[in-house]
This record gives sequence, structure tokens and C-alpha cells, in this order.
Amino acid sequence: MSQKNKHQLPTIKARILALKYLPLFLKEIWHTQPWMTATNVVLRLIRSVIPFLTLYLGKLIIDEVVLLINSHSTDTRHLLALIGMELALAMSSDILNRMTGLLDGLLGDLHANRSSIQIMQHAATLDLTQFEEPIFYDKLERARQQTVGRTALLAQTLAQVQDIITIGFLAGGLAVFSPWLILILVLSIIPGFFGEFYFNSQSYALSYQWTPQRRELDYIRYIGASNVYAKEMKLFSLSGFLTERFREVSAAYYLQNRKLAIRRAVWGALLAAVGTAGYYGAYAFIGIETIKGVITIGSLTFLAGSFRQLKASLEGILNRFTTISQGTLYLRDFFEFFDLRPEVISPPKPLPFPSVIQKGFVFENVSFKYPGAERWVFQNLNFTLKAGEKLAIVGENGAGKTTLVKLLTRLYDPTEGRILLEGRDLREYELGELQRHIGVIFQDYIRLMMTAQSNIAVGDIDELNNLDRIATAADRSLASALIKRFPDGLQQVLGRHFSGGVELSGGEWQKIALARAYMRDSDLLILDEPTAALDARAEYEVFQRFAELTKGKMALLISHRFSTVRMADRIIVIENGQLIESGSHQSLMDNKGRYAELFQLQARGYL
Ligand SMILES: Nc1ncnc2c1ncn2[C@@H]1O[C@H](COP(=O)(O)OP(=O)(O)OP(=O)(O)O)[C@@H](O)[C@H]1O
Repeated sequence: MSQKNKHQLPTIKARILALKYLPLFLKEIWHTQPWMTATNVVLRLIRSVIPFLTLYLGKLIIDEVVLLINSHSTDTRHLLALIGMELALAMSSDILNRMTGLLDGLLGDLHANRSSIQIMQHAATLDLTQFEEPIFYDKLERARQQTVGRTALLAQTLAQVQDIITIGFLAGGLAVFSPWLILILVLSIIPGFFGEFYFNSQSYALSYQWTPQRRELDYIRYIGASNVYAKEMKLFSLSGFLTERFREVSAAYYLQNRKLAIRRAVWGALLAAVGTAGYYGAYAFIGIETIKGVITIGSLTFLAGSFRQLKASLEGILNRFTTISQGTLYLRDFFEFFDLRPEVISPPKPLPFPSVIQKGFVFENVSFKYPGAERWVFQNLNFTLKAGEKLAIVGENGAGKTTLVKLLTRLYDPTEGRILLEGRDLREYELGELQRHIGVIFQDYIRLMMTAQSNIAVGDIDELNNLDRIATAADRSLASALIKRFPDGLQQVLGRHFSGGVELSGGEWQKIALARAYMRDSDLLILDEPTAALDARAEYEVFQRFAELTKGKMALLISHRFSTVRMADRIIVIENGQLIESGSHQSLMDNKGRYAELFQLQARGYL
């Protein structure tokens, strides 16, 4: 796979460094729900003492039984008291396990919800440019995908703390008897630990390297099963093409994964055998010491039990350490995603948006190329969008019409030159305020598979529940006739994505989208191909209303339809990144330049 970037692989050092994200993560968890986190920690602390107490009680019980047998006594009160205590411990242990499990689950769910919201909120602050970079998407994908992984990480980290305390007690008990046992113990688990650490690194590396392919698989899965593409999938018989690509990529990933899984299983078995041998070595040693009379039978069970428990806990800790350090690498992706900062931002002391626009917008020597692209979309573009003017932009496909809208709304900033509003650079205004004062309906407007009400309210989402306003907007865009036909009126779910939804035609969707423009009382209204899908009558009506409703306001129209374009006060023609003509429909026709040529072409096409 060509996209495998070896140099991007996280090194051991990177993994250790990534541990620094753990405290940040715990802080996140704490903020998710402080009382739940605190209760969880306290319960785990209590739980961590129980194994030691249980083993010690076991020793006391066996010694008591031996004593009773040897002394031929029938006074079992002490024995029963001890057994009762062990019973109480066993029950508390179970209850504590269930409670911590419950809290882990609840906290995990809360954290997953919280972080999903944080990811969406942060993504919304980022630049459009960032969304166009595959590396950004990979990072976002890893941050998003690991939501479940982070939930597990929480349980693992808390269990780790619990086991470390348990180990402290058990190791104390063993050390009192013989420090050698501790040494045997450590030696028997170290090989297994390194094995786990190594294989976990490999598996993270694999999943890291394959993020682009996994994204591609998700994408193919989506296209292959999407209602949006179903008709083309059928008519172009794309299913075979897509499944073949899916098979190819998924099989390659499977093979890599399988190789690793097999190596992991084989080495895991060998290294575990070393650990088991260590345990039985220690067992033999304790057994011999008991026969020699150095320790009691109760101590034999206590030590053997402690040893077994210690081994299990230590293995747990070491294995968990590798899982946690792997988890922290994903945390790194998560926190790095939040470290991404947008570049298109408001200045520290922004200008207030002008209450009345008098001079309009001026493009001053604006040159622009998309980040990473070679080709200039504009070079030294100069024009003015005057106050109160309705300006249409004409240009062939790819001339840069939509790009111009993106620059006006500061989705991008010019590469060179500047755009002025009332004589001041757009970058001096507060970004959010600027964008709120401009209403844009893009060519590829968002089609929410939600109610008609929500779809129209997109134009000013704060007015979601203002039904009067929504109904008026629908009236103005001719969407109201459509809504009357819906069984659920404004509550009708649009699109076929969810049950009960109705699908709309292209023109019907466009009427809904146009209603958004009337939701906002914007100073500048931009319609990018607003009527492309409308029939001739609807187009005529839409524009009649549009002219009335935007009287005195600025509007920018982008259209390939000259019947639309000619309604504008002024038309500019863009070609090869330059403005080549500008004027009213009549003056441009009289000019007999490019506009007149394109107009004639279209007119002939209609004949
Ligand atoms: N995000 C992007 N990254 C890189 N290049 C882009 C991007 N978006 C558009 N372009 C390029 O910029 C040029 C202008 O695109 P734009 O969408 O502004 O054209 P347009 O005039 O609106 O075209 P159309 O009439 O087809 O809608 C095109 O050559 C296009 O390939």
C-alpha cells in the first residue's frame, strides 16, 4: 500500500510521551460527572483491599480447622465467625464489582455523548480548508471512532489503580514470608509483558497506517447502501465495481491483520507458559517449606493464593499498561484534533457590522488559489458590489463563481489582495456577525433528512420554533403549496432516510432551500444557482417575488440561466480568473461581447 507512511508510525518514545494525555483524559472524565467519578474511585479503593483480606481469612480458617482437629475441640464458634466474615467479604466484593461496572458504563456513556458533542462543536469552528485535507479527516476519524475505545480506557485506568493497591497488600504479605517469591514472580511475568507491549504496538501501528483505507471502506459501504445513490448504482450497475474495490481493500487489511493475530497468538502462548512454570516453581517451594514445618498449612494456602492472585494482578497491570498506552495514542489523536485552530478568525478588536451599508463590497486586486492547488482561480480581480444593487455573475463551469461567494463570506480569505466592506477589510469585522448578515443558498445546499420546519429554519436556526416566520418564508419561496400537500405539513419529515419521510423532486427541494433565504433578514443575499431545478413558471414567480422582497438590499445571483441573469441590475462576466465584462443586460448585449455570445447560444438552444 503506497499510503503506508512508515515515518508516521508512533515510536515507543511517542507512546511513553502519549501517557501525558492520561491526566487530561481523567480531567475530562471528572468534568463529565464529578460525583460519579469520585464514587467510582472510592468504591474501587475499598474493593482493592478485599483480595488480601479474603486470602488472609482463608489462612485463618484453615489454621483454625487444623487447630480444632489437632485439639479434638468442637467449639466451632470462632471458625464460623471467620467463615461468616469471608462470606460477607465475598458478597461485598460482588456488590462492589457490579457497582463499579455500572458506574464505568454510565460514565462511559456520558463521556461518549459529551465527546461526540465536543467533536462536532470543534469541527464547526474549523476552516473549510481543513475539511478538505485528507490528513485532517484521518485525525477526525480516529478521534471520532475511538469514542468507544475511550470508554474502555476509563474502565482500564480505574481498574489499574485498583489492582496496584491490591498488589501492594499482597506483595507485602509475600515479602514478609520470602522476598524470593517476589523475584520469581517478577521474572515469570516480564516476558509476557514485553510480548503484549510489542504486539499492541504492532496492532496500533497497523490500524494507524490503515486509517485512509478504513475510511475508504466506510465510504464504499456508505455509497453501496445509500438511498441517495441507489438509482445510479442500479442503472450504471456499479455494485460489482464497488464490491470489487471493497473486497480488494478489505482483503488486504484482513491479511495484514491475520498475520499479526497469528504471531500474537503463538508468542502469547509461549510467553504465558513461562509464567505458568514460574507459578508452579513457587508453589513447589512453598510446599516444601510447609512440609519442613517452617510455615503452617494455612500460610501455605495464603501464600499460594497470594502468589496466584499477584501473578494475575501483575499480568493484568502490565497488559493493561500496554492497552492503556495504546489508548493514550488514540487520546493523542483526540486531543490533537482539539488543538487544531482555524486560521480564518475574527481579529482581537473587531469592527461592528455597519448598520447601513453605503459603499458596498469592493474586491481589490483579489487573487486566490485553493490551499495546495497550483492553479489560480482569480488573479487581480477588481469589482464593486454596490449598496442596494442586484448583481449577477456569469461564467462558464469552473470560472470561480462559487469561489467568489466563499471569499465574500470568508469561508476562505484571498491569497492576495483584499475585499472591503464600507472601505474596511472584511478581516477586520467579527466573523460570525459578518456571516450572519449574509444569507447564502449554495448550489449544493444541505438537505436535512428532518422535518420541513427544520429544513426551512436552517436559514435562521434560532427561529426554529417561530412557525409564523417559517410559514411566511415558505410562502415567499413558493414552498407553501408543497407543504400543504404533506400529510404532516411543516412536521413532515423530508427524504427517505427515516420512516415516514417523503422524497422531494429537485425543484421541490430547491423551493424549500429558497425559503431559508427569507428566514434571515440579511443585508446581502446570495443565491448560487437558485432556480436551476425550477420549471419556467416557478422560476418566473420566484424572481418576481425575489425582486420585491429584496428591494433596497444587495443581492448576488449566480446562474447559468440568462432568463434569471437578465433580471439583475448589473451583470459581471468572469473568465480565466478575470472580470472581462460588466454592465446591464442591455448594455452587454449592445457590446456584443462574451455575454452577448453566451446569451445567443442559450437562446438558440431554446429554439
Ligand atoms: N475546494 C477546492 N479545492 C481546490 N480547488 C477547488 C475547490 N473548489 C473548487 N475548486 C476549483 O476552483 C475552480 C472554480 O470553482 P468554482 O466552484 O468556484 O466554479 P464555478 O464557477 O462556481 O463553477 P460551476 O459553474 O460549475 O458551478 C474550479 O476549477 C474548481 O476545480
